[in-house]
Amino acid sequence: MSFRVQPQPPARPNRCQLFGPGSRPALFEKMAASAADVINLDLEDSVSPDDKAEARRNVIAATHEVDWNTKHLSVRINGLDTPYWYRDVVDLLEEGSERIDQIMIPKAGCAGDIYAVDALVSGIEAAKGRSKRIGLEVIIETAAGLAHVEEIAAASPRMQAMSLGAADFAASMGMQTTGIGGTQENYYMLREGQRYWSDPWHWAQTAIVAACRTHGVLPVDGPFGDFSDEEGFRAQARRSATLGMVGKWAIHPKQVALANEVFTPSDAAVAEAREILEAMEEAKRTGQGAAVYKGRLVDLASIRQAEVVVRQAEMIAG
Ligand SMILES: CC(=O)SCCNC(=O)CCNC(=O)[C@H](O)C(C)(C)COP(=O)(O)OP(=O)(O)OC[C@H]1O[C@@H](n2cnc3c(N)ncnc32)[C@H](O)[C@@H]1OP(=O)(O)O
Ligand SMILES: O=CC(=O)O
Ligand SMILES: [Mg+2]
Repeated sequence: MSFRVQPQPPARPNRCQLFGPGSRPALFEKMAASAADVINLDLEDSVSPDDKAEARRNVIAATHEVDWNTKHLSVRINGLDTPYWYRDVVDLLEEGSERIDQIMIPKAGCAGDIYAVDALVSGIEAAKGRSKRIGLEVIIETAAGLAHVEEIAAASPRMQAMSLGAADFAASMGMQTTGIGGTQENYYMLREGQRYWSDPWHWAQTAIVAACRTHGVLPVDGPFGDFSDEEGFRAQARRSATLGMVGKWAIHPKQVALANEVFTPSDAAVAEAREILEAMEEAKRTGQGAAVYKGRLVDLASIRQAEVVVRQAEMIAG
């Protein structure tokens, strides 16, 4: 380990973030009743320009009227290049209830974007005497966002989570696709006439995970647009989980159970992690740093790996 110890991210489950347009208040109670850990009420891209003001009012009302129970409640504001974002923040925090946990900043491009929202949030919190400190989460979904991913992760002590937004990311990068996440037909290698598909999101995901893990922020995989393709969602989510992400968005209620399934360590994985910890305890008792578990090497690093699984399972179990 470096002299600088890696900070832990917020200790709360973030397996699924369920989105719903602020302009469809009829969905709010259904979102609250879902099994998602995080709710994202959207003021941005699922709300048409004509509906922005009404969506903002709907969301503010919902912070007072809907029982969000234990959900982590987040509101996605509009981008900092729009005329809407400052009023989203001001009205939300001046008129919204203390139930709001977090603000999501879309299309974050540099640390200054987070600084600007942080400054506005800090001013309103102080002026209004709000008692709950608002957290921030961002979407990395532009070329600039990815180029500056580490400074964004480090931009504010309010930072809680960072998601990859595959749709806008593809647009910003000029990628030839209209798919939102998942396998891309033309992204393949050819060997002896056989096609082998690779993952065009992989490098962006690993950059996000590394930035997040360096600065104690939760790395999250964003939307998977084809909500009829359950196996496609699972495949994408499993890759993200393997890379170190802690959860994924749901843009339809069908996807909530899938995300929870993938991002909850299985009983078998937890049992194996505990056995590795026991094997290493035994090794330590006999003065060994390395041991054999089921015919394979385990050593002190295996303790840290196993602890990731056990910690995640215990946190989810509450
Ligand atoms: C690229 C990005 O930025 S992604 C993030 C922004 N996008 C969003 O927030 C979009 C979120 N999703 C949606 O708006 C909707 O799910 C849509 C438009 C995709 C589909 O909506 P519908 O056509 O109403 O879906 P569908 O008919 O399959 O809904 C089935 C049931 O789930 C409900 N439902 C639909 N979406 C949601 C949701 N997001 N949350 C909770 N419940 C929902 C419907 O009300 C319906 O309920 P019912 O059985 O009681 O009637
Ligand atoms: O906001 C999300 C995206 O994929 O774009
Ligand atoms: Mg987007």
